[in-house]
Amino acid sequence: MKEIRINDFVEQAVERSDYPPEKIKSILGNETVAVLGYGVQGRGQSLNMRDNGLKVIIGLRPNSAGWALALEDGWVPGKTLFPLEEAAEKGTIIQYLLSDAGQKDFWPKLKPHLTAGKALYFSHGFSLVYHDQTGVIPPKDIDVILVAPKGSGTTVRKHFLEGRGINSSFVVHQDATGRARERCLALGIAIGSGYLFETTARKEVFSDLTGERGVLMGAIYGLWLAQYEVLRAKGHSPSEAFNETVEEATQSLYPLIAEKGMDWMYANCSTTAQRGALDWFTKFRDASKPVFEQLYHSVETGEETRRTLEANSRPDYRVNLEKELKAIADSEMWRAGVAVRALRPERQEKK
Ligand SMILES: NC(=O)c1ccc[n+]([C@@H]2O[C@H](COP(=O)([O-])OP(=O)(O)OC[C@H]3O[C@@H](n4cnc5c(N)ncnc54)[C@H](O)[C@@H]3O)[C@@H](O)[C@H]2O)c1
Ligand SMILES: CC(C)(O)[C@@H](O)C(=O)O
Ligand SMILES: [Mg+2]
Ligand SMILES: [Mg+2]
Repeated sequence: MKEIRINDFVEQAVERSDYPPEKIKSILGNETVAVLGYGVQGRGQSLNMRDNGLKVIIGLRPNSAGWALALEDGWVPGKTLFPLEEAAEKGTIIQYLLSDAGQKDFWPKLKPHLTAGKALYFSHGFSLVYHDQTGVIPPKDIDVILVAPKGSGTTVRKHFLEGRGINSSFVVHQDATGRARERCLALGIAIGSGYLFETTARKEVFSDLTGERGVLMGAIYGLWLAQYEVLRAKGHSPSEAFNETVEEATQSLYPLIAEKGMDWMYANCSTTAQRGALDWFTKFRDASKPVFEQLYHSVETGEETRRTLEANSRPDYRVNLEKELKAIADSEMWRAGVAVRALRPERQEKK
């Protein structure tokens, strides 16, 4: 365990070295981990746990797209792959990794299988915290734990295969057996986390919903689009506008931030760029801060989850999402992206 100390704020980081394979085996060796759902998290977490030697089974709707993918990944019907309720019945730890709307929908069918001593695991505080909207109130005689990777399930798997990790937060929400904490931390490392930091379900879901709607996904696209549109309106070519907005960010400057921070990225740009960025960042901060405040408020009041549940519970939610994603893919900016990425030398050499 290592301390993260920033001014007076001290946090503990649980690392892989705190939970070596023998320790994970002694904690989880007699458990059957039933992963319900095979979206990006279900897939990434279950494959990492299987590779780490845990007894893992998958629960899915038969004949679904997830079922076909699970077969491709080597899960065997009747042995390690079951319909949802059968897997829930067999599991001693149930990793509830259906979509957040799916968790609300399936809850009445899951509840009878949550018998005394089992553990119910989430990767998001959504269902628990907004229980007035989801109806998810676990029985008192089970452990309720949460490990939320701070990244896509796709990178949870990719980094694991590369010997790297994605950091995760963890929550011990309810300890009925006295083993909730060790179950939670052993699972957190077994799914491939880099390190784990402790939070509450409320803090996890508030920060997660803010981050993905904000800087990680929503705000970054809005900001990029605004700059791209201005450059195009001023007569710059799609390729120039895309390079100056996205390609340079992802290929050159963001890796420098990842390596050693914002000041390091700035230090590796011209004094002209440094002067300009240092003069302008406060204007962008001041312009966007009210929007972030509005966003956090919308999360806190339950408006975000209400809209998400309403949209993602419709039978045609997939079709509608795909239409919206296709509109992005078909827009000029991202068609420029396809052309620019295809010209990367390393992609051409692969052809
Ligand atoms: N996507 C990520 O990388 C990520 C990262 C951290 C946490 N999370 C959290 O992990 C959990 C799983 O997220 P995800 O992105 O892997 O899943 P997802 O939202 O893609 O949904 C997973 C699967 O749930 C199934 N499903 C939906 N409705 C269902 C229903 N009514 N009955 C049965 N199955 C149903 C779908 O087939 C879908 O493939 C969520 O709580 C999410 O917030 C996700
Ligand atoms: C990967 C994200 C954005 O961090 C996650 O929160 C999600 O909901 O998919
Ligand atoms: Mg999220
Ligand atoms: Mg997230």
